Amino acid sequence: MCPHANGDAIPNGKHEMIGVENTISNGINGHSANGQSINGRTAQKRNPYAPRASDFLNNVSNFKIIESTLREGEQFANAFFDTKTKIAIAKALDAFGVEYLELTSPAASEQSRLDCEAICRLGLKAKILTHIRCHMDDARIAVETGVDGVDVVIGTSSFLREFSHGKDMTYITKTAIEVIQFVKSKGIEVRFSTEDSFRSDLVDLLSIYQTVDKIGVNRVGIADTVGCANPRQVYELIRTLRGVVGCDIEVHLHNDTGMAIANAYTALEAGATHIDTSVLGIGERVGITPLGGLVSCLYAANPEYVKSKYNLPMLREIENLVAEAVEVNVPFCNPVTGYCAFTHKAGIHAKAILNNPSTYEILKPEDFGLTRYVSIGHRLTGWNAVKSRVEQLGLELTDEQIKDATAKIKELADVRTQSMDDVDSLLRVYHSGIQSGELAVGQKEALDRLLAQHQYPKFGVKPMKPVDATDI
Ligand SMILES: CC(=O)SCCNC(=O)CCNC(=O)[C@H](O)C(C)(C)COP(=O)(O)OP(=O)(O)OC[C@H]1O[C@@H](n2cnc3c(N)ncnc32)[C@H](O)[C@@H]1OP(=O)(O)O
Ligand SMILES: O=C(O)CCC(=O)C(=O)O
Ligand SMILES: [Zn+2]
Repeated sequence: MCPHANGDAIPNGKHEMIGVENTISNGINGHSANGQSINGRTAQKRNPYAPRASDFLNNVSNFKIIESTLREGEQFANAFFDTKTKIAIAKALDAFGVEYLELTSPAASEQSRLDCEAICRLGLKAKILTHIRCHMDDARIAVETGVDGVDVVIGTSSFLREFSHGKDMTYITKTAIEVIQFVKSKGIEVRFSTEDSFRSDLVDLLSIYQTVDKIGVNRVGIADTVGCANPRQVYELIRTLRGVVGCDIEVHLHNDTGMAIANAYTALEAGATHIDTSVLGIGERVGITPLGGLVSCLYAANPEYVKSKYNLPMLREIENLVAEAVEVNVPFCNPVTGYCAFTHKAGIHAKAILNNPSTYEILKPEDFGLTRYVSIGHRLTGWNAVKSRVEQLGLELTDEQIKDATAKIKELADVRTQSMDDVDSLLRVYHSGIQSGELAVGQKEALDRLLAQHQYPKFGVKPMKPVDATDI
């Protein structure tokens, strides 16, 4: 759903409330869904997707990103980042504009500690965090690295209490207090998070968050460690937590069932303030909320806000940097940077896109430093798309002639996809045939003869990339 579908402006995270209660008009308030009067009450036009009273919690246009490629991302099966690569990634993410960088625990290895110190010395605009177990040994090492803050985590689900660290809630709470007070005493930020929050007891969760909030933790974190949560569950938990603590709320969402972006969006709607991401979503198993996907989703909600915070044209370069470092390809269906993210193919789409790109695009490629393409050389093409290519080539053909040439493109494309060079060559042959009088509309044999003379088609390779496309 696009909150701006009705053109409403949403000022910095806080929706203007319309009327007293913007319920979906299903008759509850005496109005039918289309706003007609029922029960003798005055008719009122209602948009069922309009902001509601509860939207005062909404932080969709007021959030910070904690970029964890250099922590969660290092937990991706293929990841090995040497110091140079870590620094390149840190600098690129900083230039993109993320507010925080989260780094691997300095307790993990000697090189991890040295790398953490090196990144702290870069003097980046982004705040540098490191991520540790809820243990004084780790905390003592972390505070010596020069970080701006420490993210502390411990599992609270029965699975992790029994099979990971073996500690009960009393011990966890006592240690959390000790670690938080210690980090705070060093004058840096501290966040406390429960691992596997969605399989933890709600009373345990709220009680420990309330305790750490009272002692002045900067943020609490909710983690969907196993990727089991759905948006409704995320909304309910974050909204409940919002009513219990005064500090900021971070969410860390794994993508095992493909919910990570939707869950992050919903978390912001419920009042979360910080979202964890990694480039391309890399992390344990299938990873977490991807930076690019999250930014696309939030851009769709409020383009101006997202453009003002982040250097969107850098996204492709950052994804390529990380993809190369961990030896994966950027997925073809990746938001924004997937190779066909801005390629339009079917004739109906192509016509509308050529008239107004907003017809089939919610993201503007130019805002991400990219270009849109209209693919022409296939059997789903239409004469409007072909006409735009004819005009780009500077050929003069009537609409009737273009429709005739389009029929030939479709006939050939029924056998195999035509490259842009194929299409251009056909259009040029068609045009010169018309000019010389050797061809008229509907003369299929004459056209075939002319094409054969020009050895058409010249290119036989089916394109894997949108090379059969036209830049518009
Ligand atoms: C869900 C997440 O992604 S959390 C972040 C995961 N990150 C990492 O694991 C960082 C990389 N990890 C490492 O380098 C190592 O695991 C270290 C240095 C942290 C610990 O190594 P080791 O001491 O050899 O222990 P090992 O990894 O085998 O087991 C984890 C230990 O931490 C304890 N532990 C696990 N989670 C926590 C926690 N959140 N808080 C405190 N202790 C914890 C376990 O009980 C276990 O303790 P044990 O030594 O008494 O058995
Ligand atoms: O520290 C956190 O909030 C999250 C830790 C983590 O990576 C997870 O639980 O998946
Ligand atoms: Zn994680």
